Order: sequence, then structure tokens, then C-alpha cells
Amino acid sequence: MEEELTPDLCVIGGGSGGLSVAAAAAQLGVSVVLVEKGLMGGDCLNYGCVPSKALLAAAKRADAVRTASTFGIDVLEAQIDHRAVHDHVHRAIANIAPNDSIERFTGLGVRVVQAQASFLDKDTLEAGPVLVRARRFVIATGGTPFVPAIPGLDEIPYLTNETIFDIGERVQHLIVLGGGPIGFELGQAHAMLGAEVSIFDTGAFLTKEDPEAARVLLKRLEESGVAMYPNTRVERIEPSVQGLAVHFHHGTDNVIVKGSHLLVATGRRPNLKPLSLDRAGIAHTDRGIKVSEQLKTSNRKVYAIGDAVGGQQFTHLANYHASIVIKNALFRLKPDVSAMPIPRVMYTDPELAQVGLTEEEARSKSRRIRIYRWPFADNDRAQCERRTDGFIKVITKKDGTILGVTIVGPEAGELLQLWIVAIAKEMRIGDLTSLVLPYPTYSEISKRVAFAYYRPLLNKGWLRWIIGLLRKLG
Ligand SMILES: Cc1cc2nc3c(=O)[nH]c(=O)nc-3n(C[C@H](O)[C@H](O)[C@H](O)COP(=O)(O)OP(=O)(O)OC[C@H]3O[C@@H](n4cnc5c(N)ncnc54)[C@H](O)[C@@H]3O)c2cc1C
Ligand SMILES: NC(=O)c1ccc[n+]([C@@H]2O[C@H](COP(=O)([O-])OP(=O)(O)OC[C@H]3O[C@@H](n4cnc5c(N)ncnc54)[C@H](O)[C@@H]3O)[C@@H](O)[C@H]2O)c1
Repeated sequence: MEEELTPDLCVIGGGSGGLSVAAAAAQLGVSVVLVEKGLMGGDCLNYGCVPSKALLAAAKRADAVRTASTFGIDVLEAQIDHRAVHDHVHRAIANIAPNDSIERFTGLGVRVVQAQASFLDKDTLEAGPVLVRARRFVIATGGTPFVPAIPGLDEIPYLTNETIFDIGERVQHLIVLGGGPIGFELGQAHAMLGAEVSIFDTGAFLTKEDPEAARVLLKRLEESGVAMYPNTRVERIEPSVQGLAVHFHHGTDNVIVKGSHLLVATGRRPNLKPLSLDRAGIAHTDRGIKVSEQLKTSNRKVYAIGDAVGGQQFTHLANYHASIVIKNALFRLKPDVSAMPIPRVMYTDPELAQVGLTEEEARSKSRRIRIYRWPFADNDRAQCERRTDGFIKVITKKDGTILGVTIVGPEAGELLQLWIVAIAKEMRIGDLTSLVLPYPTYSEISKRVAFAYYRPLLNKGWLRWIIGLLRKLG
């Protein structure tokens, strides 16, 4: 027996983006149906941001124990209980899950339908036994791991981000295919937890990042024993006594690397097929749904947000998309999706954070830019904590307007916040010099780099003349 629902808004997908739209709309008194085929919270909560950061947190503790002797603290070898680490990761998920639960959303007045959604025509969605004819639809169906066609891969039990957090035992040797954020974060986490780790990429590593900053991170990974194989195409994978063996060419040599586990982290593709988008007249490619600046699809009743759109894939971007849909669908406002700078952070050690343009991107747009740098080695807090690798780099226009900021180093993701505000508010780098920041904090690196803007002034004759005159006047 089919039930027919006619809400104002139907959200497809209960992950980061979909839940933000549903919660905001319901709290504004709009009738909302939310369709989710799997776990509430989507990728970020269950298989993505949360478990990966929880695993990294445990891994960084293990690393701190390993390096404690540099502080004069003698600790015996870190004893890692891998089952307890697994439980810590799943406790973090469980502690956050109530925020995303069916109970919470039902309490907000959202009707949650647990089924896979599929369009029947331009106005109608089918979700299990329910038909939804909504005034507006929002597609927030996220993505799934892309698995490349490598001979032998389908004959071995490989891991993806959807299964790696289920491991509760020691990983002997993790082979990672893909040197993107997933490969680096999870590769480093496992290395710190005692695994041998090898990371393969068909291209160079971290090509989107500032090359100087990328070098700091790559050096750290190499020093911690992670084997790096950039520009290497794995040609064949087969089972071995240890688990698996990957075959590739190095020059004219055939090389084999053997491992116990394989993680496939070679990018993601949007979940579009089951939606039958063609039946609803929604234009798309296999990389994402085509949308306007206000995230409207080619069907005027339907919006698409988050990973389903393709391009950059971040929880904060999906949330930002949600705010745009709410403004446009409910208040008829026309916010522009490109109005805000979208930051990104890799939560490795050291963290690598970026907002706005990289130096390379800025140079390709204009030759009239300025670059300012400050190293963590010249930050007192970093010296106390012995976390001196890395730097901040700020790119500005000639007049000091901030175009972009790269930070590689301790707490880079936290340090970036000030610069996100500065760019969003179109501030100039000099504006930051008048702030009083607590000493000794890593944040002082931001003020120090801002002072660098005034350094050329110190060579100006007129400035020295004024200082000299004031001195004479007593
Ligand atoms: C390992 C990993 C680590 C990450 N770490 C970070 C991080 O630190 N910071 C960050 O910002 N981003 C991170 N990301 C990216 C982030 O998880 C995604 O960008 C974010 O989850 C996208 O949100 P979304 O709402 O578009 O999709 P999702 O959160 O994936 O939600 C989509 C939901 O739609 C449901 N669905 C799909 N198809 C249908 C259908 N036909 N019918 C009904 N329901 C459907 C799915 O079951 C899912 O629950 C990470 C990703 C991974 C994989
Ligand atoms: N901290 C964060 O914000 C965070 C963390 C994890 C993931 N994410 C997001 O999730 C998405 C997916 O991450 P990802 O790391 O899987 O994807 P990615 O697309 O960023 O990186 C995938 C890498 O795999 C390589 N690759 C492709 N085919 C290959 C093959 N056959 N063999 C070896 N390497 C191959 C690519 O060259 C690329 O470097 C990204 O958009 C990312 O931004 C964000």
C-alpha cells in the first residue's frame, strides 16, 4: 500500500548537507520529508571525518609516547590495544550520533523515510512504499569510493573508508592506493599505530597544495617510515601469504611489494544512479549534478548540494550549500555559491591548511602580488612544544588585501580561522598587526607574518628622518 506525502520540502540523503537543510527548514516551520537509505549522519559521521579524526587522535597519542624522551620523559614502548582503539573510534561516532538521529529529527517535526529514493517523473519521488510530491526537492546523496579497474583487485578483500574503521587488530603492512587526503590521513594514522605503510599514487603527491608546504608534510611522512611511491601505476594485484602483493614497474624493473591489507582511496564518485535523474529532467555527468550559482538543477523544483554536486568534497561545504538552499528556497534570496572562501585542512601531523588562493594560483592571475612568510621555528610556543616544522605563507595584493593563506604546522586548521575571517571581510594584512594576542601561543605566527608587510617601510628614508627628528625633539 503506497502512502502519498506532499511536504513543502523533500530532502534526499541524511548526511552532512541533507541534515543541515532538514533541521533548518523544520525549525522555520516548513513541512519536511527526509529520505535516507542507510545510516543517519552519512559519510562524515559513520565512515569519514569523525572516525578518521578519532583514529588520528589515538595515533597522535601513540606518537607522543614514542617521542616523549625528547622532553626528558622516559616511557616504555607504547603498548597499543588495537581493539580499544577501535572502540574509541566507535565511541566517538556513538557520542555524536544522537545529533543526527531519526529520534532528533522526528522531534523537530521531520518525517524520516528509511528507503532508497528514486524519481518517477519531474514532480514525484518514490521511496519504498512512499510517494513524495514536494514543492521543492534537495538532492544530498553524497558519494561512494571510486575503485579503479586494476587486474586482480576484485579477487582480494580490499578496504575502503567504509570498512577500514572496522579493523580491531594490528595491521602489519597497509598498502594504500591513492595519495589524497584519505590516503594521507589514514596512512599516517596507521603508521603511528605501528603498521608498515606504503602509499601509491599514479600521479605526483599533493599537487593541489602549495609545493613548499607539501614538502614539509612529505618529509615528515618519509621520516616516520612511510614508503612513498608517487607516479607509480600498480599493474596487478594478487593474493600472497602475507595478504596481497602489488606489482608495478620502476624503470625497467618489475617490482613487487607485499602487504597485509589494502586500502583503496583513489577518489570518490557521486551516488546518482538509483535516483533515475533522467526521469526528472536533471542534467548530470558521472562526476556530479549540474547546478546553478544557487545550486538549482535543470529541474526548477530540485536543488543539489554537497558531494552529489562533485568538485570539492567537505562537510563544511555541504553545510554551506545547505544554507544557500534555505535562503533561496524559503526566502527567495539569491546568495552566490562562490561568495565565500572554502577552506581545507588535512589533519595529518603536521596539519596542512589552505584558504583562498595558493601562491601558484595567485601568480597565474596576477604578477602584482606580495608573499609573506613566517616559520614556526620563530614561534616561542612551537619551540617549547618542540613542534617547529612548518610555516605560514600569506599572499596579498600590492595594497595588502589578503588573497590566500597556507599554513603547514601544529594546529594549522585552528590557526586558519583568523584568516578565513580576514579574507571573508576583505581585510588587509596590516589590519592584523594591531591585535593583542596572548603570549606564548601558536597564533602569534599570524601577527608576526602580518608585521612582515611593514618591513619594507623600515628602509624608507622619510621614516628614518621622522624618527630622527622626534628623537631630537626629545
Ligand atoms: C575518510 C573520509 C574522511 C573525511 N574527512 C573529512 C574532514 O575531515 N573534513 C571535511 O570537511 N570533510 C571530510 N570528508 C568529506 C565529507 O565526509 C563529505 O564531504 C560529506 O560527508 C558530504 O556530505 P553530503 O551530505 O554531501 O553526503 P553524505 O554525508 O555522504 O550523505 C549522503 C547520504 O545520502 C544517502 N543516500 C545516497 N543515495 C541515496 C538515495 N538514493 N536515497 C536515499 N538516501 C541516499 C547516503 O546513505 C548518505 O547517508 C571525509 C570523507 C571521507 C571519506
Ligand atoms: N581533511 C579533509 O577535509 C578530508 C579528508 C578525507 C577526505 N576528504 C575529501 O574526500 C574526497 C575523497 O578523498 P580521496 O583522498 O579519496 O580523493 P582524492 O581524489 O583527493 O585523491 C585520490 C588520489 O588517488 C589517486 N589515484 C587515482 N587512481 C589511482 C590508482 N589507480 N592508483 C593509485 N592512485 C590513484 C589520484 O591521483 C589522487 O591523488 C576528497 O574530495 C577529499 O577532499 C577530505
